[in-house]
Amino acid sequence: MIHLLNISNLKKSYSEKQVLKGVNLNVKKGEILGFVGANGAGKTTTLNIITGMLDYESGVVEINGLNQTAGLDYKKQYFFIPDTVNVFKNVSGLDWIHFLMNLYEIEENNKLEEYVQVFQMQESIDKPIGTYSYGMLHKMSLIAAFTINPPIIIMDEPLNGLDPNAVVVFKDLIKSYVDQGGTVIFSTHLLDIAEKICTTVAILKGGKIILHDEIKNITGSKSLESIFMEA
Ligand SMILES: Nc1ncnc2c1ncn2[C@@H]1O[C@H](COP(=O)(O)OP(=O)(O)OP(=O)(O)O)[C@@H](O)[C@H]1O
Repeated sequence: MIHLLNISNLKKSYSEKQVLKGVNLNVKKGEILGFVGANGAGKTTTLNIITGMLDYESGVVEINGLNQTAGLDYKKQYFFIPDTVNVFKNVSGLDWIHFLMNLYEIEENNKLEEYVQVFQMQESIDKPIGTYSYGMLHKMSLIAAFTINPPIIIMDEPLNGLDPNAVVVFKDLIKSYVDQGGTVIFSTHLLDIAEKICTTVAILKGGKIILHDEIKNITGSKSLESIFMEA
């Protein structure tokens, strides 16, 4: 079976320290994967490698059968929301989203306006990005991600900074995005929320994926938090 995201034997070191020691992770179309692990386990490192922000020593990283040598064709397979959204401060959120839509060759569509409203960004989306709070930057990125509607949305700690209303919107939009053929991978420490949103979970420990399965198979009568603590 062809997986949407295929990571095989991925290795990465910073100076002398090997952080990823042969990560294997295959994500199927339609998964909402919660990527979890202790502080410093290497989640951000893995996501930054998948999204071409960071080099790696060896291994295979493919989305839809393409690797990073495919350039823009690879880039168009995903939308990445990093933990810290660092973008040009002197344009409005709306201009930034339009810029991204152009890059992904997405026609203007009424989804953009709909998502601006559900994330309650009507008042701010025309304001310069430099005036946004941390949570507003994440909301802007989520609006862009769902409007662009790529094969996979990859997010590093997307729940950080979101207010309770935005978390509910996030959950609903992820479900409908996946119902329409999308796939999601996101890292989080908020296991109670992950348990409610995700269909699968992968635990990174000791530089490897030690568990990747459907939430319902691994939790049973236990919470994801207790499974994580046992791992
Ligand atoms: N640029 C860097 N140079 C050296 N070491 C780094 C660098 N970036 C990360 N590391 C180290 O690599 C390890 C993995 O870091 P990473 O940020 O990927 O972990 P994480 O699982 O995302 O952690 P957290 O949950 O705390 O965000 C850590 O030990 C970290 O100190």
